[in-house]
Amino acid sequence: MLQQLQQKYANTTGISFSQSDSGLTFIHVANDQAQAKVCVHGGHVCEFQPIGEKPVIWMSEDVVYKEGKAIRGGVPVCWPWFGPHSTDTSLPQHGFARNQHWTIAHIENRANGQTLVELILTETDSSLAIWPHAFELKISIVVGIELEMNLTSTNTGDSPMVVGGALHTYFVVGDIAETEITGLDQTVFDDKVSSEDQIIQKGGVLIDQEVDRVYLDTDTTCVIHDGQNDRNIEVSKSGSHTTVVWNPWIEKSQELGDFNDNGYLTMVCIEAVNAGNDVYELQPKQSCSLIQRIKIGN
Ligand SMILES: O=P(O)(O)OC[C@H]1O[C@H](O)[C@H](O)[C@@H](O)[C@@H]1O
Repeated sequence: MLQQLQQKYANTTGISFSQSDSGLTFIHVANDQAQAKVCVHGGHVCEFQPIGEKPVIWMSEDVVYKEGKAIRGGVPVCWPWFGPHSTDTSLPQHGFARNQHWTIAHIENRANGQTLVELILTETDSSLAIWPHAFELKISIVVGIELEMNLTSTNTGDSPMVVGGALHTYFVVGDIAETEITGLDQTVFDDKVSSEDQIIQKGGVLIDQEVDRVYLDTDTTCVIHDGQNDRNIEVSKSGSHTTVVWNPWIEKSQELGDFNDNGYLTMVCIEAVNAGNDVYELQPKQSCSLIQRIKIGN
């Protein structure tokens, strides 16, 4: 498998491949603007680092790369639903796409110096058993000064299907105590920690306890002000009117087996989400796109 990929892309500059001990395949991208690492399992961006910058994407020190298991860190693709399934909680949290093998559809160096990596997932016997729809899910990952991830869902079946999900990005920060997230002032959110709904955000988001908030009716750009690293990370999106901010804090970090105990001190998730009423009903042959863009700001 690895050898075949290496041969196929031998002439594509800056592309190489590796495998985890458990056999998952990684695509490594290195161009003049940035470097990135993508895991084929889950269609999952694991690393993104513009040249001259520190890493932007957080990955758990206790990550487990294993077939059928979601990767803790990076950018999990939650699909076709976000969080628990709305009617059947025995179904996997955040859908099934992050637990499946995807295929490499296309890798290309663009004239402007960016690299495009496209991965595809289609229905399988196991997906049909829990979600009875034929589909094509494509993630187009553009690696440049900015990282763009475009998740396109297409209904390839003959009945309507409802699509939700998320680009559930884990960001690195120097010290959570010196971090503020702006862009959500005056936005209404549901608080999944206290179970209180319809709270209005006042000012920036500071994290000094477990935070799991679903911000509603918002498509604004969020900025992570990382005081320790003296940098801002800009997170913009389209195709989503729901933004989730998550940090598991002390106890939950300890509970999650693949999350290093002190990991909560150096990460925050800003997630471009389709959930609740903010989902798509796709008719046969229809598509929708969820896009998140990430760059180091001023
Ligand atoms: O542990 P996972 O299934 O990857 O979910 C991690 C987190 O994802 C989102 O941020 C949800 O809002 C949280 O409630 C959940 O804990």
